[in-house]
Amino acid sequence: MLYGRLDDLREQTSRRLARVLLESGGTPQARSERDTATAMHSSDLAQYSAVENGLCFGRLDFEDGEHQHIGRIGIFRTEGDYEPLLMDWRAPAARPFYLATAASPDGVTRRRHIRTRRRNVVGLDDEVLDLAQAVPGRNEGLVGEATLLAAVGASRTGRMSDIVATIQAEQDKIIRSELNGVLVVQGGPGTGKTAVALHRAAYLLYTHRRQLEKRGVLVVGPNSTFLNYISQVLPSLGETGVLLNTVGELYPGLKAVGGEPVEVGAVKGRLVMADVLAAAVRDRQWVPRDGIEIPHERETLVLDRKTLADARGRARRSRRPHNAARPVFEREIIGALARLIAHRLGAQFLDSDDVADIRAELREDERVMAAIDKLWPILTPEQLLTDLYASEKRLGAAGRALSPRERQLLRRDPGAEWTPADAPLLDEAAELLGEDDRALKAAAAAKRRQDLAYAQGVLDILDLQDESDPDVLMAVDMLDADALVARVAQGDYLTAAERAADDRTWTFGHVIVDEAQELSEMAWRVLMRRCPSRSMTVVGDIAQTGDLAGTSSWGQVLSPYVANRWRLAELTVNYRTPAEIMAVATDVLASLDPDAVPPSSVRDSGLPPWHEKVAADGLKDAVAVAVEREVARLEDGRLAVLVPRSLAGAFAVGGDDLESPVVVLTVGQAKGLEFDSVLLVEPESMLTESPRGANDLYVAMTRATKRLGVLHTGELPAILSKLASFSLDSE
Ligand SMILES: Nc1ncnc2c1ncn2[C@@H]1O[C@H](COP(=O)(O)OP(=O)(O)OP(=O)(O)O)[C@@H](O)[C@H]1O
Repeated sequence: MLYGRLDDLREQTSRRLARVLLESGGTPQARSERDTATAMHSSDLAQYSAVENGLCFGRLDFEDGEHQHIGRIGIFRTEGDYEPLLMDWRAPAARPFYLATAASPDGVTRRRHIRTRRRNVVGLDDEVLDLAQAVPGRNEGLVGEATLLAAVGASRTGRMSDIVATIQAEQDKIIRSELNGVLVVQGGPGTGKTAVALHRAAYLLYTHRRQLEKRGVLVVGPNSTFLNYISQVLPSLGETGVLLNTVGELYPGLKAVGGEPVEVGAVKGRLVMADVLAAAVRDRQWVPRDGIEIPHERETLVLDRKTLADARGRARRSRRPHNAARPVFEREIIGALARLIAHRLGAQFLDSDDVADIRAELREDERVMAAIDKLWPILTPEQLLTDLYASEKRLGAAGRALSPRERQLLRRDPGAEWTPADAPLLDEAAELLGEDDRALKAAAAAKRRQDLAYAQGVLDILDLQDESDPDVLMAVDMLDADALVARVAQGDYLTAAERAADDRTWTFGHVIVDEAQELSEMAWRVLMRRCPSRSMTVVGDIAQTGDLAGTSSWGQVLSPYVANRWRLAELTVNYRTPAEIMAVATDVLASLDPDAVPPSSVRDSGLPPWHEKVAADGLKDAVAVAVEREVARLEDGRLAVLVPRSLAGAFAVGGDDLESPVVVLTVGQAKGLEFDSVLLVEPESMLTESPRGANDLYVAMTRATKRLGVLHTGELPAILSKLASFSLDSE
């Protein structure tokens, strides 16, 4: 019945869309209304297709004999009372599906999980919420245990799936936490932080649609492989208007594909770089010690140091960004030069028109403008940063807050690719410089003049058609050309996410940051600029920080922006890593922080993780053999070989096609991902190649949903001593 209703809705919407698309012509207002209708119907259609799988996944039976089905979207009866046939999982009335327990049933007598494949019901799991029948055990407190265990034990596909049917109570509270303020979700590996963050995006859009639709929601992830991995989740929840980006992509058009030593990234990520860049900009506002000689016509005009310094002072005091302050500087210099010329010609004989002519001539003189360009150049962020990195002198002048070694680390010749750590610096530079948007502004002004003329034309025609009955209110009585242009502009039917993607200065209604522990202080500055309302969800695990510029304290990164006004929620259950693997990973965690409490695994796999020592010159062959063996056992699952960075070349790391059965990745690339089986190569190198090596090893070990094997040529690191020795008949 529900699928029948879904088909009806789809058909009606397609028909409406076709009708709108067939219409043409009309007033600008009619066109704008059509655009809006097209966007709305298209988005509804996309939503109906997205929710096809698992449309309805639950049912609640209440004490009073009523029942309610729960699903991905709300579907209502079309006649009579418009009662919901299917309750959207985000609606308050659906909450007991996630929260009701035998101890606190909230009027629910039975919760049913319905499993479907295509349009067929393939399984039901019922929970009777009756204390007398409850069986206490390890997983006390889990909701819909059978369905949950089936979901977490299923083979992985290389794409993250939604958890809407099995959200657990501690997760539900976070998903539905209030919109405002900064919410930090701290949780160990596999506790569902990413899943919760994405479901929260869907929940917030549903609950605060009007508020959020205009400014949009941004989800920030660590790299494009990860974003690709999670990209299906929101569409499967019927939400297509969320922008998924890395911090680098928030700087439109930037391809940050370069690599660099981790220490360089660490320097670039420090907050002090904001001061360095500000100093680098000031350094480009040049006052030569001996003044400057500027050739003009047949003479040479000399501006002394004081005149230049005064002009610079005026421009700086305008408090505009560098490029926007340039006209002030230019006016001052042209004024000073004009005074020199006027003085020589005899100022008393000149009137204001003569002086204006002199100024105009000076402005048209290329040599004069070239001199001004040298003193106060218009700069792009790219140019500022390239010039800074390229010159020890510039680094010396701007980087007083850095040590000589740090300055040396930043040195780089022009032409190198931008790296991810450059992105926040380019963004900071763009703020300091201000956009050189003169061409854009001129084009926008021209377009507005055109639009106004067109709108006035439309209104004139409407006015002509007026049968001059003074009692009849006409369009022209209510609307002038300005208002009409504004209306048409509103009809622009790009979603907020689409508009935001191309706009560096866009500010979002809510920002969700995943793997937030990896962000540098400079990256936080970018995100805070994009979210002045500070309505944010920050999810991460400080025990997993691998980036040297990343954080080990939430308070430290957040305090410059919100002091201590942020709230913390914790997730404690690991849905990914089986208990056998977690037992070994816990020793690694303890080496990082003896007081850290690992998340408790929701299940055992019965498969002890193993290690195998192999000959130093036989590592590649041994890995190949192990891969073959694992693939044979995996059936349709996925395997990842995780190698230290130093072996990335030898093992041809790369290929971000997570849907292929075997991928080879470094730990950094595997962050946030998961695989049925993981082969971890040379843990000792992982531990030693970075000051955060133990964090990396912890991340690597917790990527597996079923099987973990470790291959090493040297001694096994002591913290892995709980691993069993590999033997062919150990399973
Ligand atoms: N309530 C749930 N029902 C079913 N599966 C769940 C649930 N919560 C989490 N999972 C599954 O557990 C796995 C881990 O989730 P997720 O990747 O969100 O964890 P994480 O905390 O972000 O991990 P990490 O810190 O290691 O990146 C995923 O496969 C996710 O689908």
